Amino acid sequence: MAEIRLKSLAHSYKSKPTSPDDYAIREMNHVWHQGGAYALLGPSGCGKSTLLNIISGLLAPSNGDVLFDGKKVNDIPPEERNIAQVFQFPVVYDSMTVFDNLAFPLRNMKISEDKVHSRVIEIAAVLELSDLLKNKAKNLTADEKQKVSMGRGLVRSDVSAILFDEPLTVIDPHLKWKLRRKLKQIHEQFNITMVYVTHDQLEASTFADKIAVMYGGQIVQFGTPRELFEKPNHAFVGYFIGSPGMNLIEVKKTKSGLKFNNTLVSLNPEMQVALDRVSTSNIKIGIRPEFVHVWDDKAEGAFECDVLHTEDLGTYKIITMKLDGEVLKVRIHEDRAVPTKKAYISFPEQWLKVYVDEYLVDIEEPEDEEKETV
Ligand SMILES: Nc1ncnc2c1ncn2[C@@H]1O[C@H](COP(=O)(O)OP(=O)(O)OP(=O)(O)O)[C@@H](O)[C@H]1O
Repeated sequence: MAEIRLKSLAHSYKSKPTSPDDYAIREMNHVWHQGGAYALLGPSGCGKSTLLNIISGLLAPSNGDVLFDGKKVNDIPPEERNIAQVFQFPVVYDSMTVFDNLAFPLRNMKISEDKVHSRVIEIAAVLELSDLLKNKAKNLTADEKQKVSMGRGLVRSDVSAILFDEPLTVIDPHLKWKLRRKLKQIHEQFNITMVYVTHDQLEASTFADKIAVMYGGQIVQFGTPRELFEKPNHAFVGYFIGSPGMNLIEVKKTKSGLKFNNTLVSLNPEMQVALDRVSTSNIKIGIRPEFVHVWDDKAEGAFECDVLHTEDLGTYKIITMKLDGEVLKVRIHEDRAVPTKKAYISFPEQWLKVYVDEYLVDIEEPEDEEKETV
């Protein structure tokens, strides 16, 4: 069992990094609590595998510390860290039976054959591999092999955490949901810290209680799927999470609100005051397609848009609109009539977000929530 703490951690693959761009992991502090089901979500190249390999000990970080339950493990080799890692491609010994594959880590630890037997039987049952125990691993399907890979991590009762690096990549789409559900069950049953790396938001939100979104070598937000959706802390989170992602428009600051082209978006006084202190020109407004208000008719204060096209996706529709030169996506319920040619929309204050240098300007009262600081 372990809490995994990353303290001032940074990593560059270059021997003499000179700029922040030379770092695959930019300095970060982060805590994965004992027993949590977490996802590490981000696009290709953002540093997910690098971070996982640092935690498991396959890679030594250039700076900072990795602590398990408060104990620094930087100098402890991977095999002594009690961390199991499941990779994209299953790691199994083809010539061995499923039983022997599952027994391998235990036999390495010189555990008595009686105990090996009972533990393998138990884990095989959890993973629904009991009927395959006598089969040679080479004859298994890709998802069965991946289950054996997971099983090899789970058999060891001393395992503190399991790290999954895109484990469902090679699995047939129709079996993915089954394995994901299995992982969730295993998490509930074994109370092990699990970190699941993926670039797929659906996989992340069905597995994890909390998701760390990574971008450019940094964790830009750590929150529940709902928090990431309703209050993206970074413009990238807005864009990356959601289908389609958040509408983001570059704007300029004025005394009476934020402006793009000839359109003025007014702000509440607190936001206006917060922006008065800002000197950068990198300001964006963001609103999710679900939260754009579509009026039935022309309405006072509403923005007039051209309707470009509509996609009917069954239970909802996505309308593409043009507002003063900016293309916006708007999501409406299937029962709503689709405006033709012209539409009138507004941005409810609660859902209109402002990003300065890509980070959210947060003027809400902070909630009493646990702070993930080191
Ligand atoms: N062994 C290496 N040597 C040099 N650069 C590397 C090495 N491994 C990764 N990188 C670079 O570090 C950055 C982060 O890569 P990493 O593989 O950690 O990202 P990722 O988010 O896991 O991507 P993917 O989802 O494609 O695996 C990328 O710019 C990558 O090119």
